[in-house]
Amino acid sequence: MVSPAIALAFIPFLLTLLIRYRHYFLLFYRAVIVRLIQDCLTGIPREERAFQYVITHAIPGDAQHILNTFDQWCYHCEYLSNVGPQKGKILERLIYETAPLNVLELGTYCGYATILMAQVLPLGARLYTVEMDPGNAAIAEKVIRLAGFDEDTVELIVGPSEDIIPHLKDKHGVQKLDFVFMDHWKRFYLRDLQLLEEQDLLQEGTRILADNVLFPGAPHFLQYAKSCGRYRCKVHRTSLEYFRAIRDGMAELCYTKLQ
Ligand SMILES: C[S@@+](CC[C@H](N)C(=O)[O-])C[C@H]1O[C@@H](n2cnc3c(N)ncnc32)[C@H](O)[C@@H]1O
Ligand SMILES: [Mg+2]
Repeated sequence: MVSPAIALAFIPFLLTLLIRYRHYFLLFYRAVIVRLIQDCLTGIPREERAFQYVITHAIPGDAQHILNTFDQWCYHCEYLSNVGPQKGKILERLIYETAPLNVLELGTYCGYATILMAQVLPLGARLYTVEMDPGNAAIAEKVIRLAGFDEDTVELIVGPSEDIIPHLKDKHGVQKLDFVFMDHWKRFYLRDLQLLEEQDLLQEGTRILADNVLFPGAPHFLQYAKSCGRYRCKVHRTSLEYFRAIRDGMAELCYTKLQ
């Protein structure tokens, strides 16, 4: 039995913890607790709830309006791990500046970043987006088509990246990639970057933008990118999607054979 004196001594310690990490507790509450409660109450998965909101509030064919509607839901209802509006601007600007013709996204989720990229792609470009969760992929497919992008512009590939990347050339006709957006589980970033290298899918100047390299973080990926000599690497410091108080970053890599 813990004595009341010891229990009392812990209160300031717990309070300090709560105050210092309040943003992370809030994230946990919004992303996990609220989700569990709403899942039980509605019997509908969170991503489907978000889609139902989008389909009833967004203007079909207007990608920017669909993105704004997702953002509204994420700020006012529940949390989704979309790239979000702030980091979305970095992604959008890079796509705009590099005008890539062959783009790969790893981790489609609900299709938020997919339509964000698709709306600034140059004419004739093709975006391949890979999602391993069939439920998320079904929602993304509806979101992508709702935004007005056809299968010639955006191809959604369902399956784990480790199975898909080795067959991008033979099954999907991809020769080289100009731009890769990595936003799947962080522990796969390094493995999949090396898979892209092995499969000879990268070329001089290919840009790779990797999300969440500071939170939750991808330290091995960052270390490799900075030290292997094949990439020029910079980290855009920003904040976590829909949580300004939590620091995060996006790593921008530029592949070069010359270094
Ligand atoms: C953070 S979400 C992606 C968000 C999305 N890029 C956006 O900004 O709208 C991560 C997604 O990656 C998917 N995923 C995780 N590991 C994967 C893998 N190895 N292959 C394909 N998809 C994966 C998850 O199922 C999840 O839907
Ligand atoms: Mg992300």
